[in-house]
Amino acid sequence: MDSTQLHLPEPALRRLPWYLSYAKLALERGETTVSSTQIAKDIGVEASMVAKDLSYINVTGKTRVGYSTFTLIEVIETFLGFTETHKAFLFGVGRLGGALLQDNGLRQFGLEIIAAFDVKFELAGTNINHIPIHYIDRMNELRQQTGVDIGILTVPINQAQEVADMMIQADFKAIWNFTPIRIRVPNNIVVQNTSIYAHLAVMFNRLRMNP
Ligand SMILES: NC(=O)c1ccc[n+]([C@@H]2O[C@H](COP(=O)([O-])OP(=O)(O)OC[C@H]3O[C@@H](n4cnc5c(N)ncnc54)[C@H](O)[C@@H]3O)[C@@H](O)[C@H]2O)c1
Repeated sequence: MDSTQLHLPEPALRRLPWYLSYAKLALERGETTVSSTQIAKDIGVEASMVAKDLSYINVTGKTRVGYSTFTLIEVIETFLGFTETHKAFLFGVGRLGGALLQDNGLRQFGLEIIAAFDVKFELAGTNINHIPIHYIDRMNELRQQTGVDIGILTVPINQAQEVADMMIQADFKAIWNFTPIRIRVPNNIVVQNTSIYAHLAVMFNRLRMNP
């Protein structure tokens, strides 16, 4: 990775998966090249923005031809880390945790959940989508065996910090936090908060502006 890649602004980073999805669809349609104008039109952003975003990751198109679809997919996937598989543990196999275990799409984005943990005895020894579920007290042992250092947090709100602390103790490097709690972690741990509800407020607001 060169120095320009390190400075990719976060909004551009968030747009890259859209470009990737577009390029994958284009490839399915048999299109071996795509232009920034086509991508921009499809996604609803300016073509100059697409070109600029892609220049950050050193993808340059040919005038009047565009980008090679293969190259575009390869470079974006590599840049986003989707070609590597990051293994993760999931904590809390309830409605949301269970749905995430069922989601095969995560693998395409480079995340493989290899085990899940819960405090319900009846779940231990079962599996969802071939992913084994263990009683929570087996976490440390399995963490040592597998070296997994990403945890997905889908426990109830009142358990969020406690389970996060357990991950911190076990030397996890990243927590994908689905709980609405702002968990407290040391600076060296990456936390990504994700909420489908956060986007609802944005949608309602845009609806108000756009009656
Ligand atoms: N980010 C989002 O968009 C989003 C959407 C829905 C729910 N949530 C949040 O996700 C969390 C889970 O929601 P849900 O509806 O799946 O709840 P749920 O009650 O169906 O599931 C929670 C599971 O966690 C388990 N659990 C409890 N304490 C635990 C512990 N210490 N260690 C391991 N497992 C433990 C429970 O036994 C249960 O199976 C909640 O915090 C909720 O607010 C977030």
